Amino acid sequence: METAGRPQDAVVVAIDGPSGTGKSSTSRAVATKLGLRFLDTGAQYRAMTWWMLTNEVDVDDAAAVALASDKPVLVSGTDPLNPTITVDGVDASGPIRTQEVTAAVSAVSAVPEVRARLVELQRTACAESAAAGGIVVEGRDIGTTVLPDATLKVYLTASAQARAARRSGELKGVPGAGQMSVEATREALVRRDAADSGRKTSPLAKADDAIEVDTTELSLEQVIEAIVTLVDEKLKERTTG
Ligand SMILES: Nc1ncnc2c1ncn2[C@@H]1O[C@H](COP(=O)(O)OP(=O)(O)OP(=O)(O)O)[C@@H](O)[C@H]1O
Ligand SMILES: Nc1ccn([C@@H]2O[C@H](COP(=O)(O)O)[C@@H](O)[C@H]2O)c(=O)n1
Repeated sequence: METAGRPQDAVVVAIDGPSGTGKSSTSRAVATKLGLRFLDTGAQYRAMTWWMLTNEVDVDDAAAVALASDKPVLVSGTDPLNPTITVDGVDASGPIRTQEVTAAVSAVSAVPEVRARLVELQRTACAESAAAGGIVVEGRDIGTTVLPDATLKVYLTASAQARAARRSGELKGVPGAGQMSVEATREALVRRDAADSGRKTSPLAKADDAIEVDTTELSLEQVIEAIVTLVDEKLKERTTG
């Protein structure tokens, strides 16, 4: 039997949560440990936003964004050791991390036409990963909307203070990322989470059947181990019926 376009034995892990909770770092490491593919869906929304800014589309004009949303050609590489993202054939991995893109991405990702386009790409990546055994997909609406039949759904959380401290440490040394205090970083991520949670289409939300993991007091390695254990448990449940 097949579910949502994938063979039943492929492993699909959905990891959602607010900004800076560790979704990308954890998902990449879990995918590497389990030999699965990896998809950072936030990078796709950022790439779409970068294209809009580069092509002078007003990101606050939802109709203009909707009209342009089928124009950029976005390609995501799903090797967890070397995840890539290109826009119209150009490597976008650096430009999508600038503050300009971060400040604009919630407006672009709230546009239903943008979401419809990217959800299609995400489901295709998931279906294509089946041959490799499966995929870890991270974002805001993976468990609720993109892959409701995922093998395991995890919702990561952490205090805003911990997330801001992690994020501001990470931004040091990223060209174009700019320097922000921990307090300004905290305010920016809380504002972005509010916009992502408050939009009408597929808001940031925990799926009813997701397992919540609070990472505030956990090291990255502890979070990775916890999720690998949860995947193992799900797979054992599968074989024992
Ligand atoms: N449990 C943890 N303990 C300490 N640092 C962590 C932990 N998890 C992640 N980090 C660090 O926090 C920063 C943010 O992590 P990451 O980018 O994985 O979060 P994210 O949820 O994907 O963020 P965003 O949604 O904004 O893309 C990184 O520098 C990462 O190394
Ligand atoms: N499934 C998703 C993933 C992301 N977004 C939007 O993209 C922004 C950037 O995400 P990062 O993980 O790279 O920080 C995020 O703030 C959301 O606006 C989304 O809507 N759905």
